[in-house]
Amino acid sequence: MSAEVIYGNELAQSLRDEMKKEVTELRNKGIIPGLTVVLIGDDPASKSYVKGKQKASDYVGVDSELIELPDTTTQAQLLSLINELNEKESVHGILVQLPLPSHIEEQVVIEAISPEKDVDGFHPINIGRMMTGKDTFFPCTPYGIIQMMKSKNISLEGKHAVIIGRSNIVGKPVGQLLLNENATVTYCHSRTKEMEKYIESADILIVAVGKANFINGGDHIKEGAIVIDVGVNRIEDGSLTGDVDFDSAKEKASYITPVPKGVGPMTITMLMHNTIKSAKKINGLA
Ligand SMILES: Nc1nc(=O)c2c([nH]1)NC[C@@H]1CN(c3ccc(C(=O)N[C@@H](CCC(=O)O)C(=O)O)cc3)C=[N+]21
Repeated sequence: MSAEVIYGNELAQSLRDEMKKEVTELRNKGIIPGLTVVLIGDDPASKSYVKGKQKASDYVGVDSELIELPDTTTQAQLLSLINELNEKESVHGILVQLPLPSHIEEQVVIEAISPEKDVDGFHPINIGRMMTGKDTFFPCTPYGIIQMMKSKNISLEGKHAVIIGRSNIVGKPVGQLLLNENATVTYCHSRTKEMEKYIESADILIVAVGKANFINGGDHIKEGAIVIDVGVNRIEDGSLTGDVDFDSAKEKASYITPVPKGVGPMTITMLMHNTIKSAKKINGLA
């Protein structure tokens, strides 16, 4: 088999076109969706992601403000900035780019953001809402992954979804969303024994490990599986590569996502979705 490639950039483009229309209508009603991105330090990867967010905001018509702070910023300074943004009426979404410098506690910062402006979907209130099957801000990468499969009319019900990686921002929440879609979910991680046994039984394989070529040779991928590559690994030559060796996995899978042009552009698109949703909600429209 040779898999059909799910291009996240193409789906992202068509969704952004729809959002652009919606934002035009909102603006005609005097509602201007506003996103503030806070970037601490000058990590080049973070800068590049943030640029992608600015570009998407400009395209769909979200007012986006970038606040860049030095890596000497204290936790107290960041918390006081978040408080201001929580109160600021023109701001519907607040995103603090992760990772943060080691002297700042990520979880404290995440919990300081108003759940009603938490467009990343990282606040425990929103995670709890997601876990109990409520509509809320879903974390952007997991939500984008679900949208990619839905765009191909892939049924998730009863499928065995195997997730490799258990981060709070990807692995754990994507499992939760898949469970909400009636998939059977298995989490694998660095302490899992005989991981290949789980991989072999996966109808949907989601790889969010952060290691280039973590899945190599396509050996244990089930024939016809759906392979979602969440890796964003910058390799020596400066190019971006996923966690999955694409060419070999493509021979086994029925659908596969590439890196770049896969999950990444969808992550940013779901951030736009959440920001627009927040603007509507705050203005009593949703
Ligand atoms: N609070 C917070 N929220 C995040 O959503 C968040 C974060 N922190 N920290 C870092 C990760 C990573 N992330 C990506 C977003 C887009 C691409 C993306 O668009 N990638 C393009 C290529 C970009 C390039 O070439 O540099 C692609 O895959 O085609 C990648 C990675 C969001 N993150």
